[in-house]
Formats: sequence, structure tokens, C-alpha cells
Amino acid sequence: MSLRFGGVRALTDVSFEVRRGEVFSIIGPNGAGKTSMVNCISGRYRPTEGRISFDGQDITRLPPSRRAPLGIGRTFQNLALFGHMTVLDNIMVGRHHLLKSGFLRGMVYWLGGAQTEEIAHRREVEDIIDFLEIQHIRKEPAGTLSYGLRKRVELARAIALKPRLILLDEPMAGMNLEEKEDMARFILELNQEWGMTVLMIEHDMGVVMDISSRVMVLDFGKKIADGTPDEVLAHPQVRRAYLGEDLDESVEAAA
Ligand SMILES: Nc1ncnc2c1ncn2[C@@H]1O[C@H](COP(=O)(O)OP(=O)(O)OP(=O)(O)O)[C@@H](O)[C@H]1O
Repeated sequence: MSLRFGGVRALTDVSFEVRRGEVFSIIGPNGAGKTSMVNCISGRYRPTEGRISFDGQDITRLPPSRRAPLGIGRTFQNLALFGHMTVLDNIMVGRHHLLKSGFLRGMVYWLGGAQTEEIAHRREVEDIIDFLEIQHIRKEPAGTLSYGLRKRVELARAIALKPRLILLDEPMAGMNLEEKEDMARFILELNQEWGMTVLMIEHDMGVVMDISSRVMVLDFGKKIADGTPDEVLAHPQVRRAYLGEDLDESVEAAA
């Protein structure tokens, strides 16, 4: 696909495929087009040219609200939580559209289906809270939490939608080493145990190379390489155009 903003070519003829069950990362320098690509996939931007399909269905023209129910979830580079609401309520917001019972039906059937549904709903939210180890902050307003914890709550809200494909925009940004290790572990578990396909943008090369099945490299809106972490690391254009000497240092530092 290609994406232009007036005279700015954010993406030019980029073609790639994310396979079911993999952790696929997009890397590249600032302004390379990574977030634009994720915005095209989530439906926030519409490509100027090209096509996006998900699970065999052409979704290029679908609005974001119709992509989420298909199973595409996302987190944002800049956090998008409701700061005054508790952690629990922020996660419940994520689940809301999954509830089948509307308000009136809920009133009528409160002692029947809706209540059973609500109980199952709460149980699933509790599973997510346990999984992300945020039990101790469930009643705290999200706005009072550390940055690392807010990132974790945002992930909780995104997975509460039960996506089959989750788009993570810089999930480790602004985190300390311990928080990054925790986040990497959560992403791997989401992928391996919860069966979610992950598409991630991340600047931390150590983490990217460690947990990705495949990596695509963008530079000035064009794809310059894709492949396994080893293939990408060995690619001369990647080394030259993007990573330079820092590559060895950051990968060694992460090892
Ligand atoms: N809404 C927009 N309007 C105009 N130009 C935009 C818009 N969004 C992105 N761009 C431009 O498109 C290009 C790619 O930006 P994008 O944010 O996708 O890069 P990125 O690789 O995600 O960068 P970073 O690592 O800094 O987040 C940049 O030149 C950017 O200025």
C-alpha cells in the first residue's frame, strides 16, 4: 500500500503479510512510516493506494469500529486511558461491546441470560487482571499510576476485546529494564498461550530481535528488508541505512 499526506509520502508501495500465530515487528528510524502503517491496519488512516485484507476479507474501506469486532485490537504510542476511571473500569470499557445484552434486554432478563453473561464477563476481566499482575491496582484511578503500569493497563484493555490480531505501538517506550522484561514476557504469553497474533512497532532492538518471529524494516516509507531477526540483522542495507554501529551495541546489551 501507499499513503500520502499532501506532498509527504508516508508509505510507498509497502507490501507484507503477517502470518497467523506469529510475533511480527516493524522497525525503522523516526518518521519511517511505522505508526502510519499501524493506523492503516486499524482503520484510522485509509491508504492512498493498495489493499489490506484480514483473514481473507478486504478491510481497506472498513471504519475502525467495524475492524475491532473482526478481531483487530490495538494499543497507542501515547496512552489513551481514562485517567479518572479505575483500572477495572478502564478494562470494562474495553469489554463493553462484547456484551450481547442491551440495556432493556438486560432489565428484562436480569435473572436469566444477562446475569450469566455479566458473571462470565467479570470472570474474563479478572483473568486478564491476574495475567497482567495488576490485582493490587485494580481500584486505583489509572491517571495516578506510573507510566509502566499505565502501559500495562492499556494492554489489558486492548486484550479485553479478545482480538485475534493485536497491534502494539511501542509497548516498551519509556519503560525501565524490569518493566520491559515483564512486558516482553506478557507479549510472548499472549502470543503462545492466548493464541494472539502480534504486530508490534518497537524501538528496543534487543527486545525486537528476542521475541519476534519475523521483522520488517521501513526507511523513508519504503520496505528495505523483511525476514527472521537473523536475516534482518545480516542485511547490508539495514545495517547501512538504519542501524549502523548502534545495532551491535544494543543487541549485545540485551544479550
Ligand atoms: N496525520 C498526518 N499528517 C501529515 N503527515 C503525517 C501524518 N502522520 C504521519 N505523517 C508523516 O508521515 C511520515 C511517517 O510518520 P510515522 O509517524 O508513520 O513514522 P514512524 O516511523 O511511526 O515514526 P516514529 O518512530 O517517530 O513514531 C512522517 O513524515 C510524518 O510526518
